[in-house]
Amino acid sequence: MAVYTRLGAEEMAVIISAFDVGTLVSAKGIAEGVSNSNWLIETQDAAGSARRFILTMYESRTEVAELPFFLDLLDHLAAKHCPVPRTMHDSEGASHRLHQTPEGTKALALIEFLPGVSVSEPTPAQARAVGGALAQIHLAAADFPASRTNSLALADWQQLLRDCGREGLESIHPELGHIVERELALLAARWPRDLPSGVIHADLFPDNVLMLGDTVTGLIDFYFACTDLFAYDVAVTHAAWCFSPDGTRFLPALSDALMAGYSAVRPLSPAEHAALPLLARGAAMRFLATRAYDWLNTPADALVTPKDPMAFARRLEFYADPANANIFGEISGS
Ligand SMILES: Nc1ncnc2c1ncn2[C@@H]1O[C@H](COP(=O)(O)OP(=O)(O)OP(=O)(O)O)[C@@H](O)[C@H]1O
Ligand SMILES: N[C@@H](CCO)C(=O)O
Repeated sequence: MAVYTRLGAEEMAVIISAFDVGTLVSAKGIAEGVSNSNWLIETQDAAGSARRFILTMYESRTEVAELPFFLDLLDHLAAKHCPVPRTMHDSEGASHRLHQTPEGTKALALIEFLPGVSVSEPTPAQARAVGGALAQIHLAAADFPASRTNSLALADWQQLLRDCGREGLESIHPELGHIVERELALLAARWPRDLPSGVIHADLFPDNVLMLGDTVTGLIDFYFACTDLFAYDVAVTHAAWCFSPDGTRFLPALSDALMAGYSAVRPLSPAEHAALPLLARGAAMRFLATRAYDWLNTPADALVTPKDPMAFARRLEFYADPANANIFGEISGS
């Protein structure tokens, strides 16, 4: 369920008329997604051609002041032929608009619709393509002028997990308090600071990638994008793609393919490569932290079901096991 705000047909037509995209033909609420309200919009332009867009209304989790970073980034990457949707600007040139709703003023944006589906059982060829697309955005954003601090970095995981409390973590799993304490101490002591950095996606899970066959047609949901280590983004994507969803099975063929796809476009330096095992522990901790917090703080009658934190605790234990130190393969850059 992801339509939190009701918009009537007349109201929707007025919203769409602010953009130079033709007249509204249909607006269908999209079930996927948890943070914002999304609709698939169809219009007809002056020449009679059908056009499709995604209308996003930003709910409480997205800061309006940060929208220019996210939306300008989409335009920058799209202009460099990355598979990301462009933002449709309104007739005054703005990338987002404010709209009055019964719950207060909310921001909205109209984004290009891209074809494709999110795969649930990726193949190595698909993982390879995703690795390549990730490297492509890392390179293409090099001259993007804006930057954004990562709002979910190590200090934020520490705070979220402190808020969960040891008892809270142990109510999820008896071992979790111990695992978190051990790993947070290690990550704080060893987190690298001097690796290449730039704009990263930071949440490139399969549900944020649209594909047709083995081709990436869309990277979406850039609302965690920020300025951080490129290799950390590789580690996030690795944690998201290279395990069974519950984290019980590592999928080596996907791992090899993802790494090969990335390295073919942007070879990792030896220092980045050497840091991957630790960065992967950090990536697993990032999603463990947000999931554990949501698990303990989502009301039972909420519209969304919290995601399982243990799926990332299992990945964390996998990455922390010295027997798995070589899963990132040979150094392929210099
Ligand atoms: N540009 C696009 N082209 C086609 N479909 C899209 C596009 N953007 C979003 N979608 C569809 O809308 C769904 C929800 O989008 P998205 O994942 O951005 O939602 P969200 O609620 O903002 O994010 P999240 O669930 O990660 O918090 C996606 O799963 C996808 O099906
Ligand atoms: N992709 C995240 C949710 C958004 O940060 C997760 O699976 O926990």
